[in-house]
Amino acid sequence: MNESKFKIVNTNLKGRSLVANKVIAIDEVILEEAPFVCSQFSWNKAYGYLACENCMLPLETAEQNVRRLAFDPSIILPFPESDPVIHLQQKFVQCQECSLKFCSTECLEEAKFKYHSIMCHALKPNQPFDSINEIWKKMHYPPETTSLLLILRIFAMVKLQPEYLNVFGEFCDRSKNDDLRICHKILGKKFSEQLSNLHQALIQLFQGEEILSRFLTVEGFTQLFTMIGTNSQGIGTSPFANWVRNVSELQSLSEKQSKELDEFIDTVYATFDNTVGTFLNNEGSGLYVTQSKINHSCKPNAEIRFPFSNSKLQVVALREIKPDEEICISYLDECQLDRSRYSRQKYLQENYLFLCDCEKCQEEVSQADETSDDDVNDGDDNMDTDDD
Ligand SMILES: C[S@@+](CC[C@H](N)C(=O)[O-])C[C@H]1O[C@@H](n2cnc3c(N)ncnc32)[C@H](O)[C@@H]1O
Repeated sequence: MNESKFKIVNTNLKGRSLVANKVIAIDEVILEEAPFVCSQFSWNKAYGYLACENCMLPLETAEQNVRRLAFDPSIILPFPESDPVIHLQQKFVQCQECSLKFCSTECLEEAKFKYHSIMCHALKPNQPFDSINEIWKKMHYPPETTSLLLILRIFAMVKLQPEYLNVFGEFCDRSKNDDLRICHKILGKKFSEQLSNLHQALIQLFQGEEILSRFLTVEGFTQLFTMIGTNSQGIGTSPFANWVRNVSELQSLSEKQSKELDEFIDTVYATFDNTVGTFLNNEGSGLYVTQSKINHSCKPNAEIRFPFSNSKLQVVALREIKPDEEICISYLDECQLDRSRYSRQKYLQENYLFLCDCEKCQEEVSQADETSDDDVNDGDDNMDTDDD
């Protein structure tokens, strides 16, 4: 399916781009892809968001999830049969060595083959990977944007199968100055000291690993960081959201039952607002070989979805796409997309190192260069990062 609907072309302005080969209908799946590598965020994991170590499928039932996030062990979820986790639970397994949890024997075997056979022992409390993860957690608080676990996983993959190094050539790279700018953004003001601590810890851990030496120089390490920052895709899975989607499609409910169900769901989300706020999902990030070649537009014609409730993504058309039209997604979330041209461009420039000149930015070219009110009200939290 992936090949025929689009081609990958190279342009001077944007580098590689995905371009439609034929008419793509609204809601049509353009591309389906599993990540080359993915990982849950460190704090997300530490706070008890339970996901398969390999594919991020939720490992809590929707009821367990709601009870945990609402801090209320008495909540009972109606229609438990609409919770996919209940039907998958019997397949969940633990690694015999380290006790980490996986959604199936197949996922555990895939993880062992790709990286887990190396990371297994070293991830135990107070063991080397775990200690580095603790350094990382002190540097990078929620909301998390990237993951050291992803880097550790990449190192383990390359050590196990050096040919994986070739795959990294698939992701777009930047110049040295750009690397430092992005690292600054990810780590905040004291980035140089923090980066150097992390870097030293990694050198100690991987000393003598010739195959990894290119990542262990300061330049190589910042470059890897930047490659991940500009190419990775956020992943979110939620057992409660899956349950909500399934019960919303139940045909057999009376009007009264539907109304009660809607009220129940609204109450749960209102409770979450007071307990965990927006931290509802199992969150992480991944690198996808083909999806990472899709450029940004502030008026995108496609979006990313996670319909399988794991790290396998779909790129879906938001409107009809004509042959030879570029397929674009938005690198900004919905809130950010509503902000001024100036704010959007500033964020994209700082995080993805390009000046956006999409259709929407062109339409708004006469707008004054002003930061959106929302940015100012938020203390510019999400869009401006001089002071992270
Ligand atoms: C995830 S990559 C997208 C694919 C990339 N063009 C490539 O060659 O691999 C993100 C990078 O693509 C470029 N890019 C994405 N959207 C763009 C746009 N609308 N205008 C110019 N460059 C863009 C930027 O260099 C950005 O850092």
